[in-house]
Amino acid sequence: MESLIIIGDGGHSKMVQNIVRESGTYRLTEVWDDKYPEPVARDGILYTSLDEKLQSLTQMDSDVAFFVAIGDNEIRKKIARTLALAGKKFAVIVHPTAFVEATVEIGEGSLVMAGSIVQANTVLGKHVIVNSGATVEHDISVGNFVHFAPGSVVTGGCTVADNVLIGAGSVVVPNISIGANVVVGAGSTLTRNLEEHSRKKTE
Ligand SMILES: CC(=O)SCCNC(=O)CCNC(=O)[C@H](O)C(C)(C)COP(=O)(O)OP(=O)(O)OC[C@H]1O[C@@H](n2cnc3c(N)ncnc32)[C@H](O)[C@@H]1OP(=O)(O)O
Repeated sequence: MESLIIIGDGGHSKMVQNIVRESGTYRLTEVWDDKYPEPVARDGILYTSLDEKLQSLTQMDSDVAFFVAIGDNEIRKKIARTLALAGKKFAVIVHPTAFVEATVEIGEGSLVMAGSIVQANTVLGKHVIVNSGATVEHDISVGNFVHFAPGSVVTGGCTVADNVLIGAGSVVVPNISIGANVVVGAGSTLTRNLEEHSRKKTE
């Protein structure tokens, strides 16, 4: 079984670590987070400093896969870029209870969490999060570093550019185009296209 190193040990990472344990697709060997200035071993996993490890990436075994388990799109992007520049490869993690239709393409470093649905002909970019119970419908084009928060629903034919956060419980009607770096507030209903860098809140 392939070894896996997870970056980040906050709340989001706990969910990811559980999925890795439940699905048995990777052997989790290390977790890197700056809350561990000194290395600690627990249950056969080494918890150690992110900062120190990032400085010695080139000396590492190239066979190991990485997963950046950080919910914030910008921080996830920054760390994923550092790892990619050092030639590291990324795992794709899918919870056993998620439904991912056979034609869906999932980019490296992406995560599909418990009870979520990704439908036909949808393409997820790199380091995307489809969080618990989110629905990403058919024929949707999704950029890199996008986060579909828990319970959000993006309906068919939409386009979602890079670094977008679709807030928890929000709904996007069909064929909407969402520009890069947009934040759709929790509980919003989006019925019009959104330009990049804009925010949408419930009225
Ligand atoms: C597993 C997980 O936990 S994943 C987490 C996923 N995260 C989310 O879904 C959160 C998405 N983010 C939001 O909804 C945020 O509240 C944002 C981005 C829309 C707004 O953030 P900010 O601009 O910082 O707004 P701020 O918190 O300062 O609030 C400003 C005003 O907007 C209101 N507001 C904030 N968010 C919303 C919202 N989603 N809908 C309606 N009103 C809102 C606030 O109540 C406040 O109103 P007031 O001025 O009358 O007091």
